[in-house]
Amino acid sequence: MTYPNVESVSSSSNRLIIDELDYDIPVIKNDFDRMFLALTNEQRNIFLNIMSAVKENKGGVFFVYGYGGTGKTFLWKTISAAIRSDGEGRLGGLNDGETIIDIPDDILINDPDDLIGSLIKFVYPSILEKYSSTDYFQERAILAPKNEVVQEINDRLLKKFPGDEVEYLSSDSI
Ligand SMILES: Nc1ncnc2c1ncn2[C@@H]1O[C@H](COP(=O)(O)OP(=O)(O)OP(=O)(O)O)[C@@H](O)[C@H]1O
Repeated sequence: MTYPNVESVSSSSNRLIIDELDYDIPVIKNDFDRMFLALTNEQRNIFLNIMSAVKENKGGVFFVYGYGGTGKTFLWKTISAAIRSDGEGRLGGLNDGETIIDIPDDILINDPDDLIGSLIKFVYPSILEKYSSTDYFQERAILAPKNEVVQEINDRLLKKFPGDEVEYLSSDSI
């Protein structure tokens, strides 16, 4: 799903968006308390599962299904009220377009001068010992957004192999 353009949302004069963001937290908190107490055991279990993914910032895709009138919308309204009454503005509030994301050290490239070299070293360690192992190459890959980057990675990786480079041509039909 595409993300909305943050600027157009935050500076929006769109009444629907303004109404949507202008909710009364105490009222929603009351709605939440009432709905939460009314949840059936099944609804409550689903609610707790989804909310733990939200609170722990894990995210996820949940497919809630059931016959008509079994309470899916009610569950959704309870989840929505829980998030909106949370009060920390983590969801549903305006976004200034900036956020801080912690990237774990073990997947962070620390050498800003040679990004591709560092990436190759990280993904293909000890290549001189492993270059004849098919498993080694089946288990790893570097994804690149542009063909020219693919080309550069290929060239640099191939230079690491011992021996001369040989080009094999193939043909679909003769
Ligand atoms: N735990 C509950 N306590 C009280 N009322 C409930 C509860 N769950 C659902 N309801 C009520 O039951 C009715 C049907 O529920 P709801 O609209 O959520 O079902 P639905 O599964 O979304 O239905 P449909 O698939 O037809 O859209 C609604 O009036 C809703 O308020």
